[in-house]
Amino acid sequence: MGWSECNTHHWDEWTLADLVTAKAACTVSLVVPARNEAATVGDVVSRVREALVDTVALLDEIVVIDSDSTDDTYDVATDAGAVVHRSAEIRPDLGTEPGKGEAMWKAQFVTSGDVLVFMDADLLDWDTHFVPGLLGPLLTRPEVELVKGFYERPMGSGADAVPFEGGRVTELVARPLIALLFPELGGLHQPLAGEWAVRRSLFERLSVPHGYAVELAALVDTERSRGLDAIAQVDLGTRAHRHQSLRDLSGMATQIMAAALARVGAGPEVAERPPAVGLR
Ligand SMILES: O=c1ccn([C@@H]2O[C@H](COP(=O)(O)OP(=O)(O)O[C@H]3O[C@H](CO)[C@@H](O)[C@H](O)[C@H]3O)[C@@H](O)[C@H]2O)c(=O)[nH]1
Ligand SMILES: O=C(O)[C@H](O)COP(=O)(O)O
Repeated sequence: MGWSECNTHHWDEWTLADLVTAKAACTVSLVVPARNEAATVGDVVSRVREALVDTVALLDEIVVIDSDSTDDTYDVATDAGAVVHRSAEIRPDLGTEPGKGEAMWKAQFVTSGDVLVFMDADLLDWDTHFVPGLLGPLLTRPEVELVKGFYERPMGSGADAVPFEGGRVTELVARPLIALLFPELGGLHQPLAGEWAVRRSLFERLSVPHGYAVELAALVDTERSRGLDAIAQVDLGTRAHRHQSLRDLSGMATQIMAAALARVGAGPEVAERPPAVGLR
């Protein structure tokens, strides 16, 4: 059997009770990077807290990393029950950079979980099963070190949603780059998914681009250092988020292309955070 058959799961393969038992002494941190997400971060935090901290003890902490927000993200996330840190204030001795990857990298210094689950703060159509779904392979298969979510991605949400039209950077940039430069990763359905989970012992050994290339870089570097079978993917159903403008996505695409080219020894030098393992 190929990688896909062995490493593609569906979120309902495990019950919450199965996962709480499998978790045993392992600790899990949910990390939500958020930049100006006051409209949605409260819903993300409060629903996950009610389902997976208060009702069932699957998560040990919910940590929002406020990534230079200029709105009420910090207060909304705090009121919803998260521990909130401003990215720029974490380890000031290490300086600060703008970007999502920076927020995720800094999270390593303010969380304690053996496993980190990342989830975007701008989710509109989603459910709390995303978290146990991502944990399933990590808690039940010791050889798995990184789990990507995948889903059907509509363009828009609710009644206006157009099925299967979301993921413009995924389809026009990430997937072509993977096909050309990293074909071994071609079985991953959503390589840019912001919903993914990773063992700390792996994440702390990865270089992390400051911005939006964090996901693609993590996949490429994990495959190279641990092998493809350290990666699994889980079908989480459907997910809708706040769409960025095409012009803003151009910046994301540039960052992803630069990190991909750097990994094959081409293109300009890309500034990245070094592995955190030596810095803790
Ligand atoms: O400087 C930033 C920018 C974004 N975010 C947060 O990161 C998450 C995702 O950002 P978003 O701008 O919504 O990205 P998407 O358009 O959703 O991009 C997709 O593709 C990106 C590239 O792989 C991934 O990083 C995203 O998680 C994935 O959802 C959200 O919670 C943001 O608030 C930060 O914390 N800091
Ligand atoms: O993941 C992506 O490709 C980008 O976040 C863009 O997604 P969208 O086209 O659904 O806005």
